[in-house]
Amino acid sequence: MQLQVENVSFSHFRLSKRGNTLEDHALLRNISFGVNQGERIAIVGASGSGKTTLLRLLNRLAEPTQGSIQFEGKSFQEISVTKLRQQILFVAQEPKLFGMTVREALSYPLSLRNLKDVDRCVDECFERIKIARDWYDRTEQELSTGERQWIAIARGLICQPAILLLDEPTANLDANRSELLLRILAQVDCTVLAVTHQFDWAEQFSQRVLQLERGQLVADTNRADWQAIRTAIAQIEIEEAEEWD
Ligand SMILES: Nc1ncnc2c1ncn2[C@@H]1O[C@H](COP(=O)(O)OP(=O)(O)OP(=O)(O)O)[C@@H](O)[C@H]1O
Repeated sequence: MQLQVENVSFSHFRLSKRGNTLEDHALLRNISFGVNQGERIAIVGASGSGKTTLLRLLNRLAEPTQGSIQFEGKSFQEISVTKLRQQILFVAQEPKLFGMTVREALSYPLSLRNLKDVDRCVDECFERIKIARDWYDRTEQELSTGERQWIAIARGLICQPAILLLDEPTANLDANRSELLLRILAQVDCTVLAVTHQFDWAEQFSQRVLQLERGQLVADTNRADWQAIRTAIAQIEIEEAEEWD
């Protein structure tokens, strides 16, 4: 297994309703699954079910309160955070370019790795990911949310990690880019785990689906069971909407 998640739970403390004690609030409970190299996995579930929290644990942006995670047979604790994040790369839902231009944002991670041919790699990436020339010198403020998301995905891909974690990668993309992303992901060597609410996209992207419900992994299935998963999530969303009414 390339990645092994074993009995992982994550909780945080919050004030009780009375405000006089701290109580343990579980966001993920006893999650276990393994990932083989090259797999394409969709992570689905209703809002607040813990999908982003799970990706954050896989990138060590948070630490499990129980259980363990291993990458290529080594416990996360044995790998430096910097090295781990070069191998397992997280593309956030609301990416930041930290004041860099598009070209700088793509060049920077490559320069950190002392790559010699950074300019050529970036040009190839622009070509492959179809980034228009007039974007090169734009900063975050000069990009729309969808354009920013596209650059963040490009930055993830250019780094060629072993595992790419995508948090709702198509949330702000137009149909053409969502489609192009599918084609690009079908060609890359790395393992990809993508959180998504877009079932049609997920169905084309993934071979396997993990479904979270209120912090628990309730299904780990292949694509054949998609219809059951769609129906289950639709039902949860109806129940939650009724709770709000
Ligand atoms: N650091 C934190 N402190 C407190 N609560 C948190 C923290 N991170 C997440 N949560 C809560 O944990 C729950 C799960 O959040 P998470 O973002 O993982 O859900 P999600 O499934 O990705 O949701 P969505 O589909 O809406 O993005 C939510 O109720 C959220 O408010």
